[in-house]
Amino acid sequence: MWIKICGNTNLNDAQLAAELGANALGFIFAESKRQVTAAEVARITPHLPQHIERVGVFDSHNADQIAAITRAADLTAIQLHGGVDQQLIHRLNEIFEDRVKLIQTIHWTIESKDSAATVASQLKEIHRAAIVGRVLIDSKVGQAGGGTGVSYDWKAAKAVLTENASGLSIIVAGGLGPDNVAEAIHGLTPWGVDVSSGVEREPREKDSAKLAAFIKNARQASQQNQRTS
Ligand SMILES: O=C(O)c1ccccc1NCC(=O)[C@H](O)[C@H](O)COP(=O)(O)O
Repeated sequence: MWIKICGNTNLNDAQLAAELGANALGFIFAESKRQVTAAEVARITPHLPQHIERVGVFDSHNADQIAAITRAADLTAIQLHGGVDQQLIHRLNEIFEDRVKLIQTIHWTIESKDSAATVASQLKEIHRAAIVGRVLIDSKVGQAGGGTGVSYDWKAAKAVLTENASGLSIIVAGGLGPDNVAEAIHGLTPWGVDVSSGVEREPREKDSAKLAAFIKNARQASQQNQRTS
């Protein structure tokens, strides 16, 4: 189980998440109360273990801006959070080849009745174009496309994933926390999980007890899935 702790803004939280066994740390360059600058992240990344993925989250930057931030902050992965844009993905693949991993976010809009169909059609598009291997499904609430603390309908999502996610590494995000991450892993059998607000004391500050419980519960649930598969 790949576990990403997102919305990191300081070295202490990032190091703690790494020590507790996270696989990836997210840094948000999109508009957010957790937004960071490349200079801030560049002061954090040299102190992290080499094996941990350092993911930049972007929603409106162009390829050159993303590339400049990725280099300056020494990121190892880019999460595209602003909709599926094949041209942008091609350009980033040209720039980085295989040196930086790409994650495409698809949004499940909470207020929309069409979310299941929209997510299914975007998964099909990504699968057909074979442009990215990792897809993160996050909640959208009103204009907020991340850090919402709101979960989508996992039962409906399971049906969509069973039909459309073959060959893709699916990451579940949106409203996860220590108390429901096991349910999400049992229900959706994702490749990875991702959390931002659910392990915070307040925006920009992680809660060490919630972080530890989230990672422990996710690992346990994943092991239970493996034993029963
Ligand atoms: O977390 C944010 O503040 C955020 C804001 C704008 C775009 C993306 C953002 N986060 C991206 C992520 O990958 C989060 O982990 C994801 O949105 C989950 O958030 P939460 O529901 O708070 O766990």
